[in-house]
Amino acid sequence: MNAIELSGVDKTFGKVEALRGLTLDVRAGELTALLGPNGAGKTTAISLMLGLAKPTRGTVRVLGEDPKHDTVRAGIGSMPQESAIPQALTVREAVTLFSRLYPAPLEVNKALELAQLADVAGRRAGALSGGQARRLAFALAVVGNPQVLFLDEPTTGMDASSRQAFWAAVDGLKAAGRTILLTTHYLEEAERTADRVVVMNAGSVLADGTPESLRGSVLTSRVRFTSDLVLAELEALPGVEGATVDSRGHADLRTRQPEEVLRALYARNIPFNELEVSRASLEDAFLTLTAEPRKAG
Ligand SMILES: Nc1ncnc2c1ncn2[C@@H]1O[C@H](COP(=O)(O)OP(=O)(O)OP(=O)(O)O)[C@@H](O)[C@H]1O
Repeated sequence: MNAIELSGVDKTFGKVEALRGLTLDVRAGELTALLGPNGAGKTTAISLMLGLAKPTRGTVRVLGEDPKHDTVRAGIGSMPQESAIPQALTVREAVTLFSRLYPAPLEVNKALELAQLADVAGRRAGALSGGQARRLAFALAVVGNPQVLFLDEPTTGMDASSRQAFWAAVDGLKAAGRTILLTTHYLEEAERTADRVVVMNAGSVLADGTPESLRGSVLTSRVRFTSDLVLAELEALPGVEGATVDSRGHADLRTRQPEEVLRALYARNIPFNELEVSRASLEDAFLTLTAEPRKAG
């Protein structure tokens, strides 16, 4: 069953085409990560799913209904990039206020605990640190005990330990069968937590699959070594699709044919050391995908 369905969605702002024919199904109970460079249309897509804006063309369904429908609103929780939390309320007051908007909310203490806010429950929202404010936004998203949870760049501003506890809480929600749609620029987080990754570029879907299949579909490897080769020489090696080199000669190459690259180094008697060949990470796959020119049409 799909919790979210977008079909042939366009969204234009004046002359800007933020979404172009976006078609996307999010299956219930899955954690889907939406990735894409700045301006790809991720936040616009989420605002349509939340019923905050209407598509210019196409249809958006959440839990089988128009997202503006009251029953849908009761079933979704959202952690926006920037939340307008009343600054004069305490953390507990803000969470309590939000819990009253939902028919079957979590206990306020439970939401505070999930978001690691029990220690600062009495503090005013306006006095929170950046990371604490993100955690309050998370508490407000989960307190309604929603079926579908939208997390827009949730961990931005959180320190390493907050981030770890945050992902543990998200894992718990996933285990409880919640549908989670996440946008992030931290690709290693998507790789670790997502069942499925959807890469967007220029308003539509560029690639869609498990983290493993996505990595596999671009089949990139990284080849790193130290040598005297300059950037132009590295880029001219057979099979190299991207290269960087620093002032100490540390080269970092992206390629689908690591063997070809090594063969060329040996054949040309190019001295190198500190060789390292690794499988593509999701980040490499993502860079390869979004660097390819968009097909016309
Ligand atoms: N209200 C608006 N008015 C005009 N243009 C907009 C509006 N909202 C979004 N856009 C434009 O639509 C495009 C998609 O923006 P969107 O915020 O959805 O991208 P994003 O993938 O979320 O980017 P980021 O990673 O930077 O958050 C951009 O070109 C943006 O400038």
